[in-house]
Amino acid sequence: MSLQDITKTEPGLRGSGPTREAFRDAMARLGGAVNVVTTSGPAGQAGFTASAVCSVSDSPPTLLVCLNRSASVYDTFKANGILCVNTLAFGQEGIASLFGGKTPMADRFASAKWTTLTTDAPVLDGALASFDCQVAEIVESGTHDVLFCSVLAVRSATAGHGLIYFDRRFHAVADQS
Ligand SMILES: NC(=O)c1ccc[n+]([C@@H]2O[C@H](COP(=O)([O-])OP(=O)(O)OC[C@H]3O[C@@H](n4cnc5c(N)ncnc54)[C@H](O)[C@@H]3O)[C@@H](O)[C@H]2O)c1
Ligand SMILES: Cc1cc2c(cc1C)N(C[C@H](O)[C@H](O)[C@H](O)COP(=O)(O)O)c1[nH]c(=O)[nH]c(=O)c1N2
Repeated sequence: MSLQDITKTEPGLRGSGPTREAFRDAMARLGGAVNVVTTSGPAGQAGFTASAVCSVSDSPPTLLVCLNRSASVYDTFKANGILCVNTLAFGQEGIASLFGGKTPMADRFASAKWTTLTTDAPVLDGALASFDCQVAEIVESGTHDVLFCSVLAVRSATAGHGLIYFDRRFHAVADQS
């Protein structure tokens, strides 16, 4: 197969950019870790699956999470102001699918075991890493809010295979150690 067979180009009209579909098709080529982001507090308990999570700074420890303002969980996250990013391990794809939308919140949380660290946000048993955070700043961009989060506590697993979302499917990343 030549490179021409496996590539497609959609430059878009000047000023308008590619279509939403072309953008998503291209974004589907960016593999990323799969996280279940949770919150708990006066506004209630909620969680959603997120691939749009990124390290921002290690001093002070800061990460960002992009949350669609049309998500059912949006108001709960905004009101509670705290969250935990739980990075999933291979084998936790079922949890990713449950938290990926349309499932009642009680059923999402009933699918796994949870603890807490510093905040009340649920920390997932068996996650590769958990980042317990306070939301420090929110920046609106397009359909999403970018939540800049101060990391108050972390928990890391010492072993376990990684889980990547690539080409609209889950894949294992083997831990060779
Ligand atoms: N950043 C996001 O909000 C985001 C990321 C991944 C998946 N999803 C949602 O999960 C479902 C399945 O996604 P999929 O990857 O199998 O197929 P898809 O064709 O909907 O998305 C392909 C890729 O485009 C990006 N994307 C999708 N929806 C987006 C959005 N609303 N805003 C910004 N980027 C977006 C993501 O990188 C995604 O992996 C869809 O409903 C999708 O909207 C949302
Ligand atoms: C693999 C994968 C990755 C993501 C998502 C889905 C899936 C399957 N979703 C969508 C998000 O999980 C979903 O909209 C929420 O669960 C809210 O759904 P409800 O509005 O409660 O049905 C999502 N949403 C979001 O706002 N930011 C993100 O980074 C992601 N990433």
